[in-house]
Amino acid sequence: MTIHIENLHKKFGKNQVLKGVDLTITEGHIYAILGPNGSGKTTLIKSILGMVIPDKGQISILDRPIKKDWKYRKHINYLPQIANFPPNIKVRELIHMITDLRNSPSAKKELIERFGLEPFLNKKLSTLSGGTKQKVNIVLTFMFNSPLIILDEPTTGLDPRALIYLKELIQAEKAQGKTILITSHIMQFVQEMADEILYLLEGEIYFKGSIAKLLEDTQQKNFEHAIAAITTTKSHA
Ligand SMILES: Nc1ncnc2c1ncn2[C@@H]1O[C@H](COP(=O)(O)OP(=O)(O)OP(=O)(O)O)[C@@H](O)[C@H]1O
Repeated sequence: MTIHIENLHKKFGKNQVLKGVDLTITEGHIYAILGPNGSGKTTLIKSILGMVIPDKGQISILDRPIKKDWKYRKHINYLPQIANFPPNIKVRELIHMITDLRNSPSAKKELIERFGLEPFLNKKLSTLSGGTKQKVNIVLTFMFNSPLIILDEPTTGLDPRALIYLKELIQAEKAQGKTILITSHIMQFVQEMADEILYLLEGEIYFKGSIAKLLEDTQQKNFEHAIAAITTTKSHA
């Protein structure tokens, strides 16, 4: 699913967060949206989702502007950074509820097994550990088949085994030609997963390109150092 973003602006009060983001996202690739805390990564993602309304600029998905047309949203699977689950319902009830709402086939059984969630199905969400809540969040995101997958800090709280499963899931989706956007502060994860780095700085895309290009541009020996050094090299968007 191709996304075109043109001259996107967004401010909250006096805080001008996005100052003219131009971006094309093509299908079959994994993009990592990086940038310092508060640089606008979540704001950009939420603009694509229609959860934040931009002040200026345009977003088109499959060549259609998303303004006033919310139907495109059923083609997106979104993993929020902080899942606000209703505390008093059980894991099983939540999964059923979401399956009913989406009314499309789901791979919930395999995912529940994969992430070892069977023992938690009858527990209330408020009683789960942070990592277990994140596993539920992941099941809810990946159980439907959508061409665009947006993951905001997907690794938060996961143990090593769950992290491996998550990486396998993401690669399997990519192999099916899906478009995947990820934000993460875990550079090793980004390095393993991303085809393309999008680095947001001061409201604009400051760098767009492969990890190899980033290493070349910054003349650093590894990815983590390259990201840390990115702001001292000139813009390459
Ligand atoms: N609904 C809102 N109302 C007011 N300010 C907001 C709102 N949402 C975001 N902001 C502000 O916009 C800026 C960018 O926030 P955003 O969450 O997009 O950053 P981020 O790059 O995702 O940060 P992080 O790496 O910390 O997750 C921050 O200064 C934040 O306080």
